[in-house]
Amino acid sequence: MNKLKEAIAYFINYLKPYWKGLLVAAVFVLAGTYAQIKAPLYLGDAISALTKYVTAALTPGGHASLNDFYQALLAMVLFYLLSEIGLVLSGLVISRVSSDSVGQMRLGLFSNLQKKTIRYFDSHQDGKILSLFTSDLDNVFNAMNSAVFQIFSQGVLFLGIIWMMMEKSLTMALVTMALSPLAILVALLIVNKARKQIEQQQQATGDLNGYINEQLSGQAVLLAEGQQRASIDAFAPYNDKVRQASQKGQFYSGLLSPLMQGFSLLNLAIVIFFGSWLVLHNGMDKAAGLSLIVVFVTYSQQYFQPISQLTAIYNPLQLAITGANRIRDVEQKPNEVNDGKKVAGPLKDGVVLSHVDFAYQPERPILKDVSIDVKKGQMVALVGPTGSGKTTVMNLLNRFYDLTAGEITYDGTSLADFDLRSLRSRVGIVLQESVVFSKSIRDNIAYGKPDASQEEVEEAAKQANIHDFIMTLPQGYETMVTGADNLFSTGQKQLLSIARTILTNPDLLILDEATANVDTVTEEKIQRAMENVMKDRTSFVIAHRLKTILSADQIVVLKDGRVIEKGSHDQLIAQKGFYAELYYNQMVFD
Ligand SMILES: Nc1ncnc2c1ncn2[C@@H]1O[C@H](COP(=O)(O)OP(=O)(O)OP(=O)(O)O)[C@@H](O)[C@H]1O
Repeated sequence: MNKLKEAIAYFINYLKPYWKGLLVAAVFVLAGTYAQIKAPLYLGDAISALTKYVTAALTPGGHASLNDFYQALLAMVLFYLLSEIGLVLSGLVISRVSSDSVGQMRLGLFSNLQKKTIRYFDSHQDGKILSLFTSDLDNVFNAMNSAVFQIFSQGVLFLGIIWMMMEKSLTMALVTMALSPLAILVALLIVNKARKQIEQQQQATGDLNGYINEQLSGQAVLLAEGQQRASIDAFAPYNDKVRQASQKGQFYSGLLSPLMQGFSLLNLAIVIFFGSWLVLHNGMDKAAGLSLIVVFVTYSQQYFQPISQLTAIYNPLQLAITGANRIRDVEQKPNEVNDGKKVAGPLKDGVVLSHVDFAYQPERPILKDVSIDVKKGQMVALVGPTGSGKTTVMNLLNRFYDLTAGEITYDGTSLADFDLRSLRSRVGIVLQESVVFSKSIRDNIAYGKPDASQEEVEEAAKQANIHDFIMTLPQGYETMVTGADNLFSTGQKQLLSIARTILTNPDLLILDEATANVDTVTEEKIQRAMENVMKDRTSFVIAHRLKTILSADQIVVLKDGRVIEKGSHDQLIAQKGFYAELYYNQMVFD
């Protein structure tokens, strides 16, 4: 119930700005429905007029005229026309309101995601986040566009028909409605069955997507190991589950309409039977009796339409509520806290980590009592076995996460006291897995400084040793980088990323050396690019190369989240400890 309330609150929030459109739609719906339930009365009048005409025509000396008949028939056609116009117009307004408000929801969701902490992205897979924008928002749109409209129009129609029938004849109204409790019960049972199948289908589709995703991302290994046949064989059960669930779902959903049709026909017979009985036994005037039967025949058919429509929208509505709750859940997850007010200026003294403890999950401490003191202009090389916490130290320097204990200071001020934007503008990061965006090479380099001049961009590219490569491309800096073509190798992506960092001129540099897939020529280029970017800067480098480590002012050796050794290369070799062992075994440099 809480989920329903939250979903409603979410919808209301986004529909509020469109209240005028909704009001117009409501007026059209009311007018259209009024015309729709009024029209059968004119049909009744027409039948009555026709009966009177026939009786008069058969009576010798009777005065017969078809005027009343024509008038009633014309009124009926006009009212049906009005009802169609009202419903079409309201449908148009509603679809405009829903696409506009879903557009706002999409924007709101994207803006919300931009405010989330890194922790949020750690614990939510990309595919799941993406499905918020695709299937969840689609479900919300479908519900707003059709379900909300249906609830309103069919609800009004349902109540309107009941009201009209009661006005016309209470007994006949009760006869017409007699079957409805049974029809509603059957419809709800079927809808419930279909819902369970839809849920199973969604679950099975999620598993299938997960399998496809894994197989495609591991395509190279799959081909290398000759596992195509096995991969196709393992696909079959996932596919089967989706097929079975969707077949059953379709079976139940498909039952609803013919069953309601059946109820409606049965009702028709009941109405005609009781109508005739009532007319014959009450000694009703022939014309009035015939008119009554025709009116109720029409109402009895109209009456089942909202029942089947309203039950059929139950499932899309459920999907939309689930979708809205998932989207709302993003809003409720914590945003990055930016309560620091200080503006970070150019680095004067240095950066100090003192007694830092940190855990991604409370029960699993990662960094324990880490202390590192870096003076302005120094280079620290972080070395250590895989999983020892090197990247984690880098993450904390940029305040991607808050510490569990201890403090990191920038010129003596705790990182938590700085305004995040101002702090991050002083810090430059080059990741091992460099990111390129679907933009031109120029815009990729100028990502952190969009107003940079072409000369500045080229100068940064030159320092990063990537300018010559860019110039070999026919469109040079204007070449578009798209995810699909592998324009850059891993090493070249890192050079591009170094150029991007050079351009922002950071005070503190965080660098994760690329190790994978780098040929010796590119490695040499990266080495020189790193030297250029580190010159006169304070830097933390996760170092894998001998050259970087040897030229470091300080080497910090991490093991299991603790600093176990600290000092210059010579000092650490002299200590004959872990580093010396690593060094002699050449493990650091592979
Ligand atoms: N986002 C995260 N959420 C939870 N645990 C994490 C996260 N990132 C890293 N860890 C865990 O923290 C530990 C240290 O990881 P970290 O990436 O800092 O090591 P590393 O020394 O950089 O390793 P490598 O040399 O392999 O890159 C690992 O056990 C890892 O599983």
